[in-house]
Amino acid sequence: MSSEEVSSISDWLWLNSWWLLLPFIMLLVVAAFIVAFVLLLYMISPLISPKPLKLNGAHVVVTGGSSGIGKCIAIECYKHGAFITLVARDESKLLQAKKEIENFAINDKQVVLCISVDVSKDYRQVESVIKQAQEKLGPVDMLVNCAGSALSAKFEEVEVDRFRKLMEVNYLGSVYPTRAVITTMKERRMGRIMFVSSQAGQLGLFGYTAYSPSKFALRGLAESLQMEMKPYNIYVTVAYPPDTDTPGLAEENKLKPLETKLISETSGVCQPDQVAKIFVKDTVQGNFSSSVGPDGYMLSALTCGMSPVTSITEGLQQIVTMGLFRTIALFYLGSFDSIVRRCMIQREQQSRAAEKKE
Ligand SMILES: NC(=O)C1=CN([C@@H]2O[C@H](COP(=O)(O)OP(=O)(O)OC[C@H]3O[C@@H](n4cnc5c(N)ncnc54)[C@H](OP(=O)(O)O)[C@@H]3O)[C@@H](O)[C@H]2O)C=CC1
Ligand SMILES: CCCCCCCCCCCCCCCC(=O)[C@@H](N)CO
Repeated sequence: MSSEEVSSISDWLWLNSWWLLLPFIMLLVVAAFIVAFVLLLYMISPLISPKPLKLNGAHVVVTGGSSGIGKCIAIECYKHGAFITLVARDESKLLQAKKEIENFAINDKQVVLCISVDVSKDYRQVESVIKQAQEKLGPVDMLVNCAGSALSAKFEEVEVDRFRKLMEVNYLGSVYPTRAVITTMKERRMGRIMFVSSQAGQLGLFGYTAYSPSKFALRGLAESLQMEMKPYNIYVTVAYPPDTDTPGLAEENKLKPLETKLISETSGVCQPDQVAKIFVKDTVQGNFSSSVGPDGYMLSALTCGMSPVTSITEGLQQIVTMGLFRTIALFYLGSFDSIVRRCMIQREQQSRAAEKKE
């Protein structure tokens, strides 16, 4: 047999017996499908939406519920038939808010309970008042951590004490009530926890060196807590309000530097009842983040990082918009920098003019 003949026989075999490989090819295809399916399950599993919480008859605790955004959140829940516990320090403000909220009753069984306590000081005290509230109105279905305070001033003008105080009220004041309700929620395998952060908890701005960190901290707490609580069917929401027309904002505005005023104008001022409506809806649905308006939407998509997602559309929107929103953000940052520079030049000119007069 010549070598030419051998090669033509092997060619013939290769051309006509490729089907011998068919089982292997099929095995490979099946394996690829299994891998793809498992990957898909992994991608989809965090995207499964939770079942919405029924507010009718639910017990909702609102810290900071005697004023501003907290009061509007309490009203919104009450309008849906919830039982409310308001937590704040000042008793007369609490009673005033209770009266106001009771105007929105939808049945004659609904109750508004008031509790006076400082949420940021002594954990034992917070734990005991939550226990009292649970004895009266049943286990807490939804906790809204809204007690807080703001401060806007230049870094070197903030009293050193205020850095700790803001961390205490805005951060620890949210940890303590959460810690006090979580065991019962885990046992019941249900619950919602809202943390009221701020747009200033998504980006750092001129004037918020003491305030922003205390609001950023809530995001870290919320992400960690959500991962622990998801198997217990407890959902955590971080709300990011823009400037909102409340007594708290009026107080903050008294000291606000011009730079902060001009930068914040980008986002405008919202009404507390509208903000509250959005936050309650997102918390009931179990969405991880809740934002207001187009700026709020862009900021949340841009700063989503490793935060959990609760729907396929939310995940897809983040993937598609990330680059575009970063581009827009660079323009915003440029305009903020120029506001800060112009204010500095203006100040220097003013002080020089004042010196000349003297
Ligand atoms: N308004 C705004 O522009 C924005 C507000 N936010 C955040 O929203 C939340 C509510 O703000 P807003 O409605 O403006 O605030 P308000 O000042 O109007 O209300 C604050 C509420 O928190 C209570 N509170 C404050 N400190 C404590 C404490 N140590 N223990 C218990 N209760 C306390 C107050 O009652 P009392 O003083 O009687 O204790 C009051 O009920 C805050 O966390 C704020 O940082 C975020 C972004 C924008
Ligand atoms: C794509 C990128 C979009 C970027 C948009 C940026 C908008 C910045 C506006 C920030 C406003 C800060 C509000 C803080 C309110 C607050 O927490 C205090 N008022 C509390 O009292």
